[in-house]
Amino acid sequence: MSSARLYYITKTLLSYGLDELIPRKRVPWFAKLARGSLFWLRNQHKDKPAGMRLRLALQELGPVWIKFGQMLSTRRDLLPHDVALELALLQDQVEPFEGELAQQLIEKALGINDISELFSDFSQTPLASASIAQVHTATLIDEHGAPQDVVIKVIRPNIKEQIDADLMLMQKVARLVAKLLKEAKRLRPIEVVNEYKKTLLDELDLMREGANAIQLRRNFEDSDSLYIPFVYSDYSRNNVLVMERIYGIPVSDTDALLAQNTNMQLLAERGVEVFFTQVFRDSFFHADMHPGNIFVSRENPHNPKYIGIDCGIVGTLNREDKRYLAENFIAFFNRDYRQVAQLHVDSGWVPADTSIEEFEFAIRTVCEPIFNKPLAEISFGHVLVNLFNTARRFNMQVQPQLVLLQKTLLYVEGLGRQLYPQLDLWKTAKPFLEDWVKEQVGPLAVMKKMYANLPFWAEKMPELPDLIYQNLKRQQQPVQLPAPQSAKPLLLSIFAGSCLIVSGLCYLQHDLVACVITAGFAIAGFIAAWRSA
Ligand SMILES: Nc1ncnc2c1ncn2[C@@H]1O[C@H](COP(=O)(O)OP(=O)(O)OP(=O)(O)O)[C@@H](O)[C@H]1O
Repeated sequence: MSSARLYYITKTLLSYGLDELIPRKRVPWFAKLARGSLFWLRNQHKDKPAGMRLRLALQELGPVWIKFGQMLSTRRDLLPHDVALELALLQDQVEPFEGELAQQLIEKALGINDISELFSDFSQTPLASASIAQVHTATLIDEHGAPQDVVIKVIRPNIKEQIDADLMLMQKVARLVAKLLKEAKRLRPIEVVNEYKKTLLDELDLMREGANAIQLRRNFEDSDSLYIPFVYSDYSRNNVLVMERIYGIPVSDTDALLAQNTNMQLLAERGVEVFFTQVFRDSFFHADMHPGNIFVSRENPHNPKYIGIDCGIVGTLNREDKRYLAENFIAFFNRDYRQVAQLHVDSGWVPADTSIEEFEFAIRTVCEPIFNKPLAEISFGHVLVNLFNTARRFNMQVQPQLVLLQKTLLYVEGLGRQLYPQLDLWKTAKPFLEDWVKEQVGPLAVMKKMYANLPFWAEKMPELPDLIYQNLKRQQQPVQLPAPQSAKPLLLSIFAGSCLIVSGLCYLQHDLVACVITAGFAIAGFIAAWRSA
């Protein structure tokens, strides 16, 4: 990092008095000495509250810090409410870079001499310009010779070096804060900055964004609720992404939506539906759902469809995470806090020696005020924020993917209520949660697991006759023969295993009756084998 940049960042942080946020008695002598030696850099904004000073400093430091502040503003679990509100005001207003330079970057990335070799009507004036990338419009002649309206997203030149340098300093600041601040254990500055670093570096790779968009598009191929623009992968590189241009209405433009008689209730409910489908069906969710990335199709306002862009940040969940969410939500909305506490202990999410009574009491204390409202007005996102905060106090490591989900949920709820203030989130979401839990524990779940194991059994099947033959043969040889009764469990297990395979095959053939009967034989066989072992 250049020393000039280091000096500039230090100067900005000090002139907004951010060092004063660390209690003086916790600052070691060498840090006090270093601060004293920079005596000409004084807090020039003493009259302003801490949150505002933080926002102004980040604004001045540029895109990497602004984006960091924007991310922090969604972490209501970490920041006081007033600071979070201040940070939400951060705008990344950055100057667009030269259109001609964008054109050169595209030509170089795609290995062409002139942009007109692939695109006609390339517009050097950007359609949009953000901190990391800039978007231009063009027309692409596709492989069938048809003209297609596209947008080309180009990463800003030299941004990587600037980001690397700023991130390095940010990590240093985080380490310092972790050492000096009493609240460091709760705020986890090092983890927060590392998470941010990962998100930011992911955003720099447009191939990754393209791949995410392709996956999401596939997941919602036949959906009435969500459309993801087509990505032209042949023309996409790490710093250039070419995709279908869409002409939807920005979701924040409520007037335009109302003007075309959009069914606002359905639109709001579909937002929740799309989110829960992504989470529970696909385990793959768009995690940058700010209003600038969501549009509504102009077609069929009575059957409104979202259009999602900017798939740079996605979240994925494993089965365990989904179980955590579904079971906790259901227990919460039944106001069964003991069950919530018990779930955390039984699943090993909190240490086994956690006192259920104490944990239950802590959850009740933070959640009862939330449930004091009608069910329709309750925020899932806030329930999660409170649950995570309580669980952390009881030594649970909340996984980053769950935090990402909680943030996205807050956005989705905010969006839904902005579109249709009476939106009943719980009514819309409950079927998703209950169906998922049922699927995990019911007979269907057993069938599914058997189905998943079928390839293994199919592979082992040809070996079965050999195994039976060898085993029987061994029994005929008195010297090697184990105790006579020991063959019974094996034979019974072979029988039960075969029934299980046949049952699986019946399931595949949709012959449920035969499937259940053979599954019954399999279970009986296993029980008999176990009892005679
Ligand atoms: N497929 C598209 N069709 C039409 N306009 C688009 C398309 N993709 C992007 N845009 C326009 O470009 C803007 C910026 O795009 P995008 O959000 O992908 O960039 P970004 O650099 O990630 O921005 P941000 O940091 O604000 O999320 C969008 O808000 C939208 O107005």
